[in-house]
Amino acid sequence: MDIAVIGATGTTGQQIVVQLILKGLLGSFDRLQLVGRPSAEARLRGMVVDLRDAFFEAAPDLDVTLAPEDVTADIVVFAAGGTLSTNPAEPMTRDALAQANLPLFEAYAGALARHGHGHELVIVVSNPVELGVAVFARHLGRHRVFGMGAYQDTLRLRREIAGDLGITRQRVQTYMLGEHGAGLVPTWSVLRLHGFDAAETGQLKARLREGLSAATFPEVLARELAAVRGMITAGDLRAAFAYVRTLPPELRVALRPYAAHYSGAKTAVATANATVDMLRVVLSGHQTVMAAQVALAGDWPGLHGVLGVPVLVGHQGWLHVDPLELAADEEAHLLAVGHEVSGKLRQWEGAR
Ligand SMILES: NC(=O)c1ccc[n+]([C@@H]2O[C@H](COP(=O)([O-])OP(=O)(O)OC[C@H]3O[C@@H](n4cnc5c(N)ncnc54)[C@H](O)[C@@H]3O)[C@@H](O)[C@H]2O)c1
Repeated sequence: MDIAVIGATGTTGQQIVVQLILKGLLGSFDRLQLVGRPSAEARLRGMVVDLRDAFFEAAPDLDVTLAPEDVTADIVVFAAGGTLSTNPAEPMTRDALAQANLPLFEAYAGALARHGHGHELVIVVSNPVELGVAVFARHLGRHRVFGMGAYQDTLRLRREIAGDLGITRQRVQTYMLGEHGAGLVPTWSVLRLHGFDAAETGQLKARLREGLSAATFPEVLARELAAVRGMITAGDLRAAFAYVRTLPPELRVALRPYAAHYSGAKTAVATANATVDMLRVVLSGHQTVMAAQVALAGDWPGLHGVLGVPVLVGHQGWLHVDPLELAADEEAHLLAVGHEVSGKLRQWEGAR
C-alpha cells in the first residue's frame, strides 16, 4: 500500500504520519510519501531521519516529494495549506481560508488527474473541507474523494453523548452531518443507544438536548459561539472551557474544538486519529457506512453540491449515499445547510 500525506510537516500532517505508523496501517513493505513544498524540504528530510530513528523495523519506505506531479499513491491524504490563526485577535474568515487554499487544492487535484494511475482515493482534511472535496471531485470523479470533517464530527457527537450517559462510544449510533463548521446537523431522530429501548432512548434524548431542536440549534450555536469567542478574546480560556462543559452535547461538538484551537494546542491529535480511523475502514475491504463530505449529484437528500452525509464505502471509494429516515425538521435543516454550502462553493469557486 502506498500512502501520500500532503502537508506532512504541518501540525496535522505530522500527526497523521506518526499515527499511520503507530497504528500499524503501514509496515515495512509499504511506502509513505511525505509531500511538501520545496521550502519544507529540509524539514521533510529531518522528519524521515526522526521517523526511522523511532520506528526502524516498523517504518515503511519513506519518500520525500516536493512537487504535485510527483505524488504517486493509492491513498492521498490532503492536509496542506492555511489554517485559521490561533490568535483570536487575528480572526481569519472561512472565505479568506477558501481563497488561500483554493489554488493548492487545484494544483494537487489537477496534477493527480494528469499524472495519477486513475484509482487513487483522496481524503481531504484541509479546510474548508467542502471546497477541497468539490475541487478534487471535479478533477478525479466524485466517488474517489471523501472529506473527513463529518466523520470526525460524528465521532465527537457520539463521544459527547456517551460521556454524558456513562457508556462507551460504540453503544451510541447517530451522525453529525452537514457542513464541517457552522452548518453542523445532528441527527437525533435516528439515535440508537444499544442496550436501551425506544422509550428509554427518547427520554434520554430529551434530557441530553435540554430543549434544543433542529429549528433552534443553528441560532443557539451561533449565540454560544459568540459567547465562547468573547471569553477567548478576553484571554480567559479557562472560563471558555468551563462554560463549554455546561452546554448540551451537540453544542460541545462544535465549541470544544473551537476553544482547543484558540488555546494554541489546536486539534491535530484528534483530527489525525479520525483520519487514520477513516483510512482503516476504507482499507479494511469491508463495505461500511460512515459519514463523510462527498460531492452529491442529486443523491439523498436531493442535492447537488458537497455535504456531509452517510455513505457506503469500500476500498474503491464511496459507492452510494445511505439515506436516513430523518424527522422532517432535521431533513429540512440538512437541506437548508446543503443549499447554503452550495452557495458558498459557487462563490469560492467562481473566484477561481
Ligand atoms: N478537519 C479537521 O478537523 C481539521 C483539524 C485541524 C486542521 N485541519 C485543517 O488542516 C489544514 C492544515 O492545518 P495545520 O494546523 O496542520 O496547519 P499547519 O500550518 O501546521 O500546516 C500546514 C502545512 O501545509 C503546508 N503547505 C502550505 N502551503 C503549501 C503548499 N503550497 N504546498 C505544499 N504544502 C503547503 C505547510 O508547509 C505545512 O506543512 C488546515 O486547512 C486546517 O484547517 C482540519
